[in-house]
Amino acid sequence: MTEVWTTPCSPAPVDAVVALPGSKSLTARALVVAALADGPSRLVRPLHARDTDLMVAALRALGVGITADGEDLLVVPGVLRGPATVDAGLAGTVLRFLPPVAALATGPVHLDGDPRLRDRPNAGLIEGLRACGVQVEDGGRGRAPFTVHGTGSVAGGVVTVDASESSQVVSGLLLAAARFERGIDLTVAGAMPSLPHVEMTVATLTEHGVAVAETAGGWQVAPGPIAALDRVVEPDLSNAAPFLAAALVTGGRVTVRDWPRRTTQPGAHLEQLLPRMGATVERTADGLQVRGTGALHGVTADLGEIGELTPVLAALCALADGPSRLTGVAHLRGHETDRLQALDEVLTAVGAQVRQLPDGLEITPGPRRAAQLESYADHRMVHAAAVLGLAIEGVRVADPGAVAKTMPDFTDRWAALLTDPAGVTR
Ligand SMILES: O=C(O)C1=C[C@@H](OP(=O)(O)O)[C@@H](O)[C@H](O)C1
Ligand SMILES: C=C(OP(=O)(O)O)C(=O)O
Repeated sequence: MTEVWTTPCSPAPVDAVVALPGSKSLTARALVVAALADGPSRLVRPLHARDTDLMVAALRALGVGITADGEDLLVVPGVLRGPATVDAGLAGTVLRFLPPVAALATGPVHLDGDPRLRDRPNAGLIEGLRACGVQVEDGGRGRAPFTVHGTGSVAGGVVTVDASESSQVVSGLLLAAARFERGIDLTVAGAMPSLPHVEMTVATLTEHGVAVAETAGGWQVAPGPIAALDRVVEPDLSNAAPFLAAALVTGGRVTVRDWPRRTTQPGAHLEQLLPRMGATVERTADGLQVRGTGALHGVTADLGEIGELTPVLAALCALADGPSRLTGVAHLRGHETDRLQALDEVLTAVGAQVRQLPDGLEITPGPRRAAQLESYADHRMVHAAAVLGLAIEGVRVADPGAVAKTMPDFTDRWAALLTDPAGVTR
């Protein structure tokens, strides 16, 4: 039977300090680079959720030693080997970061995942791997399932990729490139979304001693060893979005603990975006504090660099005092679900008027009404529904378990936000 979550409605302002689990994107990168390094690495406070569990399982299947030490993960590189089968679930990070690692293995590696994974675009990565000299069998689909025929080495060199559908194509190739014979001299064709995520990749590699340089058209990675590194993973600032949004919706106050002073995470943009919607934002000794002022304004914003924040921001727009226009996010049609279509359906169901643009949404708030919404197997659609439910009594979500992708205990944390401010801990 389908589980249905009735999201809690908050008549009172929330007031909470929230500690959030580690970043999905940073954990995925740390695992991959540690797996290719010259010795063992420790990850402190990594994310433990479906996407990162799948990455751990995939790397183990290739011969990497990964063990838990309490909450930490210890990564011990080994000889990468096939044959192996990888379940990427619905994780874009596994879909795009694992194949370049598989290309370094000695044998075929077959990758598949959830039914929706087979719809997620991946021609850019597959063509990029082929340009690096790797044989990939994909039946001409440019998507999963496919088999990477690893031979133990990858030529690399001068490569042009189409990253218009996902920045992860670029990140995936860069992450493994120091282990390619010639490294990589990567030119990005077409407009690439999510630039901060590539900057995160470059920063991760640099921290591991890899020589990465930005060029006129992309990035170069020199061939060479990858230094092992122990690191503390930052909290996930994209998953902070619904919690911070709760302050705006209820006119309350939410602090996210351990907010990094400097970061490549796209969630950092919330510090500038939320004030445009009516919040006040302040860095306190605890972290980043967002206060609702009672006002919630619509916004016109290009979200091309921070696409994964769109569902929660769109939910805020539906509760605002005026219309919004969110653009730059055509690539969201290839995310966990077609997020522009899903947001259109969800926001319309609760009373907003929505117009889909080729690359975004126009949202005009309307008389609010209760509705049962779908999760679309998308963690961020559940977050968006939770934000709507704070202001609209009777919002329900079918299959809220989609949150397992990056925050398995999201619904408990959300309940604690309203009832037990001190209890919302890591
Ligand atoms: O590299 C990463 O960790 C990510 C890059 C972005 O992908 P796209 O460029 O496909 O949007 C982002 O949306 C995704 O959630 C995580
Ligand atoms: C797009 C997302 O995930 P993925 O890494 O699967 O692409 C996301 O988390 O918003």
